[in-house]
Amino acid sequence: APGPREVPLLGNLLQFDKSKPLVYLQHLHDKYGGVAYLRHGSTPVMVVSSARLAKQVLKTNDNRPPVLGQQKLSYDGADIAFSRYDSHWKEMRRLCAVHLFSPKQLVSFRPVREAQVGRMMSKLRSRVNQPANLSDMAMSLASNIICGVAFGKTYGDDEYKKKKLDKLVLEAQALMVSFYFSDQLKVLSWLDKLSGLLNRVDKNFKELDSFYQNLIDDHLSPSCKKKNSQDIIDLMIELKREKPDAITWEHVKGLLMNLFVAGTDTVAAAVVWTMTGLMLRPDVMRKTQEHVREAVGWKKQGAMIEEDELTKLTYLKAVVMEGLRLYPPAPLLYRAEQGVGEIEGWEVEKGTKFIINGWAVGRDPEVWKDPEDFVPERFLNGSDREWEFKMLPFGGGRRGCPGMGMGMLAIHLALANLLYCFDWALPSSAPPIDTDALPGLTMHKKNPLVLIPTPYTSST
Ligand code: HEM
Repeated sequence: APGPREVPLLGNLLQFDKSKPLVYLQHLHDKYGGVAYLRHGSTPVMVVSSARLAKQVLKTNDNRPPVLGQQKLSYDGADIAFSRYDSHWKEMRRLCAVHLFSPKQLVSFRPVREAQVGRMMSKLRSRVNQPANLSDMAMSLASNIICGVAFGKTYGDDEYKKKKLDKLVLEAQALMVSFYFSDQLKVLSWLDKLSGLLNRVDKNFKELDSFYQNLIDDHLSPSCKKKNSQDIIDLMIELKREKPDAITWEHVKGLLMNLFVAGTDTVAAAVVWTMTGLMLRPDVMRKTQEHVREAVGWKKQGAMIEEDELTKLTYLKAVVMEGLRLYPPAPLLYRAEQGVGEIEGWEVEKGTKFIINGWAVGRDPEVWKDPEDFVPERFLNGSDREWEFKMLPFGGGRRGCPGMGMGMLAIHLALANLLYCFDWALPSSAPPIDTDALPGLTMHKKNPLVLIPTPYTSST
């Protein structure tokens, strides 16, 4: 298949600029089209950037390629996200679909989401007309929601334990997408030791493991107060009692890791990118705010939009979809070859790793008219299913994101309230808003989004 020339032993490794993966992948897309072929050490890699081919790969390959950092931090794939495609993954995924991400559970976590969005809004109200760092606030919101849902506890933003947890999760994410010589060429594994990378993985793993273990111990302790609602650890403990052979503590801890790693900063990034998209298009911002304010009607000072009002906000839903199309929080998807023949007539070599560029898929000109423009109207007619595989913010196929419902509710509730209660402006001294991104498992806006909120009153 077409692709850049490789050097012996290392393949194309040296061409890959890890600090700007999307720029490099975009370059491959421009030069080679929907599919480009590379080699990372001895591993064949296929980079897929068109909607049509992405669908083909996602429908036929459900395995994840092994990455040393991911294996270690997921208790050797005892989780869902980094597990191989096997009977364990199928069982965990099924259990989660039935017990953790079911519509009933989603509703049961509503008070957590409303309380945390309420907290963010009070914070903003206490400091109106001053610059607010929305990137920090969205991160804190998302991480408090996951803490509430996963173990029924929220921390103050400045609490030592919370800061430590956030730091450990960020470090874990960086280690999960780090480059390991061991994954490419076994004989070079000593380089990972020498660079200190293996030590960092070990240290991060031990600290996170003891954090999860303490949470579990707290939940098991007889002094643990009976609460009215169950959090995810309660649910997992109950499941473990019912099926002691099928569920181990490593499974429980692996799942907790997934919630933090997959469910926290993706939600934060989606809120920040959508606000960024709206700030870049003041006309769409105005339309969205008018729509939300009209649909919800007047509320007394300090009252929030609640979750059952979200169904009225059809235009906001289209805005969120458009934000996710242009700025997918996790733009790159990974799959490993599963013995399925060919792509575009090119034979897929055994052991091939697929990198699917969701960012490019959401901009595929074969699917999207004026793909670079922020036009929510394109989502106003048509069902959600229609967009399946045409944009990939939640991945696709059997390995697609199981937390989509939970994530979408949090994003909609946060944005509805931010857009209803305040008008937003750039601080006068600030440079224009840009869309530069940071590399990583989740694509964050590089420069924090700092905006000034002015309270909306019905006369403005
Ligand atoms: C806006 C929010 C979110 C976005 C954009 C997002 C995106 C993604 C993406 C792109 C994947 C990879 C899918 C694939 O490879 O096809 C994924 C997987 C996953 N996500 Fe999410 N996610 C979000 C929220 C959440 C939440 C809130 C949770 C849990 C509470 C969650 C849990 C997971 C898990 C467990 C996986 C692994 C699935 C598997 O490998 O079988 N995600 N997510």
